[in-house]
Amino acid sequence: IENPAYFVRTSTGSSNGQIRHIPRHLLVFQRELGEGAFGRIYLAKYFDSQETSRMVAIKTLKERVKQDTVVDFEREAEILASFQHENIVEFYGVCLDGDKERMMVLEYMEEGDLNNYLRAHGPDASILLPRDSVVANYLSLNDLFHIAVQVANGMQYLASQHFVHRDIAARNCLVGDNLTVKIGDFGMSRDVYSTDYYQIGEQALLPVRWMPPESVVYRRFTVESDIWSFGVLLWEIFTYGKQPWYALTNHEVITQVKEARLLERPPVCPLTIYKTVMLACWKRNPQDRIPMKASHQILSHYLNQLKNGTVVE
Ligand SMILES: CC(C)(C)c1ccc(C(=O)Nc2cc(-c3ccccc3)nn2-c2ccccc2)cc1
Repeated sequence: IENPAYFVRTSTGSSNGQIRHIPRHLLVFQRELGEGAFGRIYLAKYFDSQETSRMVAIKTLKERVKQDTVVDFEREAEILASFQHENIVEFYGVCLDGDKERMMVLEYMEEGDLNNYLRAHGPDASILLPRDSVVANYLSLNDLFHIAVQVANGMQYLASQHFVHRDIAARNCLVGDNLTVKIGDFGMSRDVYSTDYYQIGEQALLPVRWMPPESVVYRRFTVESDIWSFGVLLWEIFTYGKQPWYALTNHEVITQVKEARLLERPPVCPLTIYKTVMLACWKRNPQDRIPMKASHQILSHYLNQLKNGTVVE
């Protein structure tokens, strides 16, 4: 497995080490959700108590994988289990007594990943979907802000845990019922969204369109580089899921990022939000980037103004 180095915790972290072991007989598989390079993802029903059950996503690790992949698996599970937040995908535990395949049991978010959701509920939907199934109602501006506020809340939590994600993007957020949005993924982005990644030399596949200059040039990933990526994720939200720099090749993007060219304001994005949040996430000097707490406050305040009709601009 290309070691998802961003699982390396930059701090001691609160990983309490106690990971719940879920017996195989409490899981009833329903269907396959997707397939990654290192295993498949399934939808299943988890009988988590005598009288209740819940739908879960099960990420399996292929049996014949190298030993260090297994170590990664255990380490990943430990780290995922250490996060508890309403905007972070919940990790229920692992199941190791199955037919030898290792499994992670995660929260199931029925609307899938945020990028796909934005595209299916925006102007591009008519291109993507057959004519008759065009979504009548695009996501409203309130909806877009509701999504942005939830992602910012999750990001603020990760920053408070000194966790460096290294691949913040709409494809790595999930959507549940009544527009619940959480940060989290099943490790399939490089398979499903391969054009979002670029191989620089011998390096791993990197999401260059979401990366700041210091990450592209020096491969330095920090909480501040995650803030830059959050700004790009906001751009994805307000463009209903367009690919950043869609007119450029990955190589051209690298040149642009080095020359500090910035993404333009999406038409539906209020000017004040573009200036006080997006551009503030894209400061060249990492230390000058707006902290996630401040972004969350600005976005929440604007959403409240939208709701009670007191929006100034
Ligand atoms: C937001 C939280 C903390 C919940 C989080 C943080 C990081 C990841 C993550 O890093 N995902 C991730 C990438 C790859 C990955 C696969 C192949 C190549 C390169 C990277 N695997 N996973 C993966 C592994 C096990 C369970 C689920 C996701 C997820 C959530």
